Amino acid sequence: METATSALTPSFPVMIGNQAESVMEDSDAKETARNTVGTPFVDAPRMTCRNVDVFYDEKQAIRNVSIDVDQNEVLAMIGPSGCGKSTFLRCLNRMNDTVSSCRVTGSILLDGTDIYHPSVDVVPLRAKVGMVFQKPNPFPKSIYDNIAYGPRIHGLTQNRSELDEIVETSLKKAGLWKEVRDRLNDPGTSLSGGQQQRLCIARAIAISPEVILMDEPCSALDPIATAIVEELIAELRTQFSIVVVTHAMQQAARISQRTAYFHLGNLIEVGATEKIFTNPLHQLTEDYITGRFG
Ligand SMILES: Nc1ncnc2c1ncn2[C@@H]1O[C@H](COP(=O)(O)OP(=O)(O)OP(=O)(O)O)[C@@H](O)[C@H]1O
Repeated sequence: METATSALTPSFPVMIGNQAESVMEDSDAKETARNTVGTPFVDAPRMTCRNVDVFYDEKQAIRNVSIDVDQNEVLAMIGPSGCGKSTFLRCLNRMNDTVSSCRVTGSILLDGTDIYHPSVDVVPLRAKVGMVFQKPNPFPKSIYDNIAYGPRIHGLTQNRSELDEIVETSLKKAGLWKEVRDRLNDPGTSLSGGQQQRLCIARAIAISPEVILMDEPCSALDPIATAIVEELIAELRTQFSIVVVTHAMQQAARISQRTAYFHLGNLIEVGATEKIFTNPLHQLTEDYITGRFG
């Protein structure tokens, strides 16, 4: 599929880290990922992760994980604390580059492009694969400028009216426009926690992402704000792929189409969310969702 990601790098996949060989055939990757049960792979993936290992110095946090991110899906990642969910999520837009002890090997492609290729500029990559964090983190700027900042630095607009349009459209998509249209010059930090999180989602949307990563996006919100953000995530799926880490299994059940269960750095099972929560294949998944541990 021809997308703006072709601007990231030449469109040939290569292995990352110390693995010098060219990318392995998909069938080989599936074979080596045989320990994951269920349906980690899809027909027309937006992101393709194969044999991903992550180390913090000598300590291995992710072990040979292979999984696809589908188009227009919410993929939930669940598992006990410390199992590596956030570490894996952060590989998907190279946020782990900011951790000096962190080393990633394997292959991660966005629309067929290796995001770890040395020629990839992480700034446009992180626009294509946006991120929303646990705690809302608006810039210390006005509501308008929180949204306008990304389009300005990425040169997405020619003039003020185009910028105004992106700000309005992004806030509408994030379900925030009606609440803020009369106070666009107020600081982003003057909004409630739930509104701030929707502002951060609008900020990610404004730079035309393809995938949005969310790391426990509702854990700092009250139940009403959580419900609004969950509804928003469900709507956003029609335009984006969303990968969400959550501790709340009921949230995963409410908002996702597929769920991935991690345990001690291993990807144990991936499947349709309903199946994972009603009839999982793996004993470890069952033990977790029935509350036997975790
Ligand atoms: N910056 C870091 N330096 C060293 N080790 C780290 C770092 N970040 C995470 N780890 C370790 O990697 C492992 C996976 O951590 P990670 O935060 O990815 O798990 P998680 O499943 O997201 O946990 P939680 O649900 O508690 O947020 C843990 O053992 C953790 O201690």
